[in-house]
Amino acid sequence: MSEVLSLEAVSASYGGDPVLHDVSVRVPPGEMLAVLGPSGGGKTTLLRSIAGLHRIDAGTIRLGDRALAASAPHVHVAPERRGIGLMPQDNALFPHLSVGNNIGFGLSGPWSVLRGSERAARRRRIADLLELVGLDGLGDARPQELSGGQQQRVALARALAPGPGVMLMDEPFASLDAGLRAGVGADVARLLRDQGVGSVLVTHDRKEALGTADRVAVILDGGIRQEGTPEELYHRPTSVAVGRFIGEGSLLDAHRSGERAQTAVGVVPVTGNGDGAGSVLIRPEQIRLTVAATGDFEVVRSSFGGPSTIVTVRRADTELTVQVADGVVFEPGAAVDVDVVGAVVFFPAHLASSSGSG
Ligand SMILES: Nc1ncnc2c1ncn2[C@@H]1O[C@H](COP(=O)(O)OP(=O)(O)OP(=O)(O)O)[C@@H](O)[C@H]1O
Repeated sequence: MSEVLSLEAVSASYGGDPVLHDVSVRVPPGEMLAVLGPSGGGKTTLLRSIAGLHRIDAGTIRLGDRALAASAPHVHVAPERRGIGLMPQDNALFPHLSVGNNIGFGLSGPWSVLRGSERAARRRRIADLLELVGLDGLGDARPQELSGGQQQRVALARALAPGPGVMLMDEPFASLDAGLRAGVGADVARLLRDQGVGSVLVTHDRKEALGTADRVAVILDGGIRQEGTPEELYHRPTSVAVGRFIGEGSLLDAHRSGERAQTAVGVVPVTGNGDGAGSVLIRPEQIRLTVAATGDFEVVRSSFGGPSTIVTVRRADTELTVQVADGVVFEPGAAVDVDVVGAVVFFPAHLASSSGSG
């Protein structure tokens, strides 16, 4: 049965070197939280701490009302008693076992000691899980006979077999090629949601985090800098570090007064907190270019990207990254006018440092 996973003020270290600081997150049943951060940010340590493979220094980890780990009074429930499923990066399937036996591995101990009725129940459960992940009829195949995406579904079925309260996934789609990744990720997310199992997806791939999860927590230097829906993080980052990690953008000095700010591209409408000196982050799709002989920006380069093209324009030391629709051509050297469409995010000076963005 799925329960709420909650972490309160969790800190962890390796040999005295702090790695996680004061991490608090909450994952309700059926919800997927992506933990997004650069390499070395502490994502794997966070998952290992939840799974019980790493002892925390401070804070509390709970599943429902049961403490799995706590610093005071000291609690450390063994990994196998936590009721947590783990889908590792490399799927870690046993090549010498059939798909069915891989799935059944976590169910009920060695096959040889099971009685007839237990064997029948186990067979049924494996068949149900195979159907659940869309692999019915493939129970006798060997893992290596399946595609990468199918193998990940077997790994998911195996992790779901004991009925975990929550699922942890460590870059589970990293080994799949890009074309497959989004589809398998969406399937896994839907399946976990339908089963009411909460999950934590660790990834450094922002597209995967924004496209797959219900909520995203950005972890930089071992701390959660911001948590929210993908839309909130993209459109309303609370620091430059998060804004830049979540998506492309041009950062310009700005001076805000009320709902507007003066910038190198003129006066623009702004959202966010603070007033006075700071900066604005303009997303590539918030800029419109118009070819005009009198335009004061110059096209530096144009990079075709399928459905859209990324164009870089410059005027003196102001450089902007702009997304334009496919089919619209901006030749390097062309003079263009720049317009900002919609409100852009403003950061007051003390939040404008981009340190920690990886
Ligand atoms: N077993 C260990 N012993 C000592 N230091 C470690 C150990 N594992 C990780 N670290 C350090 O802890 C920090 C966080 O590592 P962690 O693996 O949690 O980050 P990550 O965000 O998962 O990175 P990646 O995406 O590269 O896996 C890094 O500085 C790393 O060097």
